[in-house]
Amino acid sequence: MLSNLRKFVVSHKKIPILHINNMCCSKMRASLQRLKSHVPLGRNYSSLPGLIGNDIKSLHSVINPPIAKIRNIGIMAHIDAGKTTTTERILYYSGYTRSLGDVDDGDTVTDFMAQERERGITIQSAAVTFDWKGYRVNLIDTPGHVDFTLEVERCLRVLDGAVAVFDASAGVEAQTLTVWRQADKHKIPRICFLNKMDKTGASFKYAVESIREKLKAKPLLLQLPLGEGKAFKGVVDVVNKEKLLWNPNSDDGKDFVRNPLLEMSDPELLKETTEARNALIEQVADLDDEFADLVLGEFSENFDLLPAEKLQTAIRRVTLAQTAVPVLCGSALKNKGVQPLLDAVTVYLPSPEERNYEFLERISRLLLPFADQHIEIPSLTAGNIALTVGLKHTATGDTIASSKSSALAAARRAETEGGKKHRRNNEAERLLLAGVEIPEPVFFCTIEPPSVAKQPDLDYALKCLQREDPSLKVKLDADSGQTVLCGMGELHIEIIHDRIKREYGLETYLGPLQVAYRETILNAVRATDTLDRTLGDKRHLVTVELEVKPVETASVMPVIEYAGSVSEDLPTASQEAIENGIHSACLQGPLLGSPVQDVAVAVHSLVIHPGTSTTMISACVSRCIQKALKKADKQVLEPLMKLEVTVTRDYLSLVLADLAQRRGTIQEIQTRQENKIITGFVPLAEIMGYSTVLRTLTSGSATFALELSNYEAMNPQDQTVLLGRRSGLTQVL
Ligand SMILES: Nc1nc2c(ncn2[C@@H]2O[C@H](COP(=O)(O)OP(=O)(O)OP(=O)(O)O)[C@@H](O)[C@H]2O)c(=O)[nH]1
Repeated sequence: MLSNLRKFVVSHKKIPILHINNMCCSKMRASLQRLKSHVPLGRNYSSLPGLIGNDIKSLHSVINPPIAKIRNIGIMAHIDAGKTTTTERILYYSGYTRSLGDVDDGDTVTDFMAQERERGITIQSAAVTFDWKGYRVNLIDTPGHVDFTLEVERCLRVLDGAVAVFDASAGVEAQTLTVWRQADKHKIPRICFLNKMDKTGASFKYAVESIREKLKAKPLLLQLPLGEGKAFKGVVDVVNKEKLLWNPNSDDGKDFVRNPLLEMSDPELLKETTEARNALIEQVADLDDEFADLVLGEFSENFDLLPAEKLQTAIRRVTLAQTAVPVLCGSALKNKGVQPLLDAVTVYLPSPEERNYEFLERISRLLLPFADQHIEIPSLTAGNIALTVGLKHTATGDTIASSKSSALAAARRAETEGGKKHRRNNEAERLLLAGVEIPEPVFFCTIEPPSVAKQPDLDYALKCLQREDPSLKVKLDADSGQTVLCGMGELHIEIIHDRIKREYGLETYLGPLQVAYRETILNAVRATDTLDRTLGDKRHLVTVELEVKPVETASVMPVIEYAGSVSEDLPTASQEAIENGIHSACLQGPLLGSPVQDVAVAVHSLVIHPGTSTTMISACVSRCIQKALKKADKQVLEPLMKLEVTVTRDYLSLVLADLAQRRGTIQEIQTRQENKIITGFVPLAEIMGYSTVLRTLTSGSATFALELSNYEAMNPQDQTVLLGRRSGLTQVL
């Protein structure tokens, strides 16, 4: 039943309400094994926030903070920008941990999966809860690698705010754009944190400019850096005109001083900060009428008299309205700038009641997450994030409602409101949690259990993994009977393989990784077919005439048209049967057995003998389409990847030469500090194993990001080579 409730949420204002979502089950599987132990092993943790022993009274206050004091936030960024390091500092300064974890040492709290610690990257989102200056912060660290985009999206859709972390020497990078767009889609207010200010080449100005230009966002500079690169020693708080300096002898960054900027001691810096503050005030006044009235009325003569709190309140309003983003800076690794970032989270990001989601749910067992540790809790108020266990039929992307009737009521309400088109966006859609957009997998490979007897165990493991991660698709190859894994990238499939071994104890074998191609046709073709079969004493007879033609939709869903004579009096069941036949025929094209895209099907005539089953109608239509597709001029479409390579000048020509050999086309080469940024397009088939190649070519100094751009027609020579190779491979399979 629950899986049917995908789109429904229920709102109820009076009853204490609980916000539960499947997102919270991230890492659930792995964590369940550790559920018994609440005492973290290995790391030195403080007690859980506000918790004195296991006293249930203190627990109650821990789990029921006033809703206005709750912040549900995510940390998002391009790979390696420093999300996990920043999270570690946050946990340390909030008192959640007693020692600083290090990504490079593999002992961070949120990267607790074995693969994450080994590779130093985040794969799954992890939730942690801590307190900061009277606020309860539920924080989720999300992955930066493009293979795990879905993981980011499933978190974003239930978060109230986010911190976007940037590498200050690189500014906006490829994956930053993707996560930024996702946050736009889910209307998440954001704060930007320009991390790595200590790194050689770090540039506050450059990073801010890239936010303005590439993200088309309006940055509000709430801080200025004191020094850059090796000289970075602190920040200036523009709103309060204060200087924050970290004690160079403190090895954990806890020790810092906040002093007002004075004419006597810092004339230049004071002048610069006053100019920045005035610019900030003007910028906010431009975006917020209420603030503009205040500034123009009382403070137009002297902005210095404007109290910091008034400016903060207005900054908060524009942040929540998403008309601008506050920008802060620091160095998580060097322990500078993280405490003010936490202050900004509490001051500028919204509480759950300032967002439009309202939920009601009652569940038998609730757990509060602390990365891979949990404590069981009796209840939860609105706006919190919790885990629940034992849901057998839910998958990532579902919204859980309290009962079928309440979900149906919400659905009815949504439908009614949906009918009134002009109100649709602001009323009905507000009730629904946006669904997770599941990207199309671009790679596939076969997977085999160690023995036939273990196939059910493998099926079970894959079923569980798929519920957690819908971007993983599992198919059965009808010809070979083998199980086929389809995923987002090489790393994605590798991690799934590894998890099956570690979490389900199954040593499986992967076939060679293959690219998911598509097919299309180049000309319109007509075909007719008749199916005449007698089963028992019943005759099934269908004759169909149809035309398959190319259209530009960039979709594997065929456009379906009916001639007037066909659509007249066509029973719904027959229409469904025709459409099932069309869809199933388009799943396997005649060239490679890949999905067919960019086609329209026009049904010109259809004669159905009375008593013919719908299955026979589908079979006849499907066969007729396959006949037409075979007759048409055909074309293989291959996934074309958008590629961004960051490389030092010395290796630029080597990388370009290598890309030319990979059928790559270069779009532009930009200069960013000491680096060159190459952007272009490369067919996915040519870029397998590129991380190893690039590492070898550039002695490990270059980085790259890949993202599916579109499916493109292969040129005739490449297509012939591929078809030749595939026919050989098909026999092997
Ligand atoms: N110089 C410098 N290096 C940093 C800073 N913060 C993080 N790093 C380093 O950058 C690398 C990546 O840091 P992470 O914290 O794992 O980055 P991430 O964004 O969580 O990475 P993914 O989760 O894999 O996307 C590590 O080697 C860190 O030590 C910083 O402020 N300055």
